[in-house]
Amino acid sequence: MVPTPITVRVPAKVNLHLAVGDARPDGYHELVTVFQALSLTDEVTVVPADEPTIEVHGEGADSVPTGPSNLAWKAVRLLAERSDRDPEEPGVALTINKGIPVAGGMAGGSADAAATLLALNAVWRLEMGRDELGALAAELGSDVPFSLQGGTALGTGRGERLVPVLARHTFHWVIALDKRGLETPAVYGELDRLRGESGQSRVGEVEPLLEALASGDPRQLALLLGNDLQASAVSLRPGLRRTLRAGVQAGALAGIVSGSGPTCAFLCTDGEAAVRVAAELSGAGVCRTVRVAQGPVPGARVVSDDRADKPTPPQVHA
Ligand SMILES: C[C@@](CO)(OP(=O)(O)O)[C@H](O)COP(=O)(O)OP(=O)(O)OC[C@H]1O[C@@H](n2ccc(N)nc2=O)[C@H](O)[C@@H]1O
Ligand SMILES: Nc1ncnc2c1ncn2[C@@H]1O[C@H](COP(=O)(O)OP(=O)(O)O)[C@@H](O)[C@H]1O
Repeated sequence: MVPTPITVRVPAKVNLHLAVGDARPDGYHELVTVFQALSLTDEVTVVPADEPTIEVHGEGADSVPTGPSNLAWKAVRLLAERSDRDPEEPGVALTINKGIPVAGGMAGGSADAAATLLALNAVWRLEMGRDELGALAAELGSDVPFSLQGGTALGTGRGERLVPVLARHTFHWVIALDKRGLETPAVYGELDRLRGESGQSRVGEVEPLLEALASGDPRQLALLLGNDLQASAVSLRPGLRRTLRAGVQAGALAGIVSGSGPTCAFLCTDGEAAVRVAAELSGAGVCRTVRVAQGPVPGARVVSDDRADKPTPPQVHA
């Protein structure tokens, strides 16, 4: 019998609010963050195979490791161990199709790890619930549980403790991709350095942003977007200041660095405004590529049966 492949689609995220506390003894920072899942997606296909392999295609595939350091492969090993299989001979092959920018602050690696857990749960018929998979996800990385859950959520701890948040209506975003990525630990390290030097200002309380999400008014939300890592991402990549300015000049309500960057996310009034902003921003020559996206969207989900109706995200090339 030909083995049946399982394909999982999984979204990127943007942090609408990212308050970073001080570094903890374990090296992580205590966070209060609001994640939103966006319609930029990766797809991970898992198929039973004698030879364990991993293939990566699509957006930035060249800079994604295809060995044991791939976060999706770490997910295979972890789930193999926990289900009494040999992590060296897990008997599966992975194919990752990247639509999420690599090292862009949009949790692409985390997304692939979350997708792999969900796909393997089906391939190996483990019947683990979302809570059990969520606990494994947290072992793989701080952002992995959110990639599994999707929607809009308040994250605390390292970002792995999640509570869903009410977000009325769909928000429309323009995403500006940079030429090269930024490494998350370097951006946290730069924040510690800047705070030691000059005591960087911190984003305020999260409650007003939660109210804006519940109201569904993008103008209200735009005033409240905030990211403590933005200053350090801009310090490491000064050109981002120009990108952020250009998005607002192009008509976005507000722009923000996505997580640890360097991707910038611009909130727009509606879908038509987003297409206009994307076109103008792509002509401004401040970034590599521009995408239009919406949020919130669901977290990782099996799509083996509905590939035919996969939406093609609008793309504008700079
Ligand atoms: C900044 C954020 C915002 O959502 O995402 P990205 O923008 O990178 O996608 C996250 O905090 C990234 O989460 P994730 O990429 O899963 O990080 P992990 O693998 O758990 O940790 C990588 C490294 O980031 C730093 N780290 C991460 C999370 C945290 N709360 N404090 C930290 O200091 C640590 O240096 C850690 O060694
Ligand atoms: N499946 C994967 N997809 C993307 N990057 C991966 C993956 N596995 C490991 N990586 C590595 O993880 C690093 C962070 O990438 P990514 O998760 O896309 O960005 P970020 O942490 O900024 O959200 C990159 O340096 C990349 O080489």
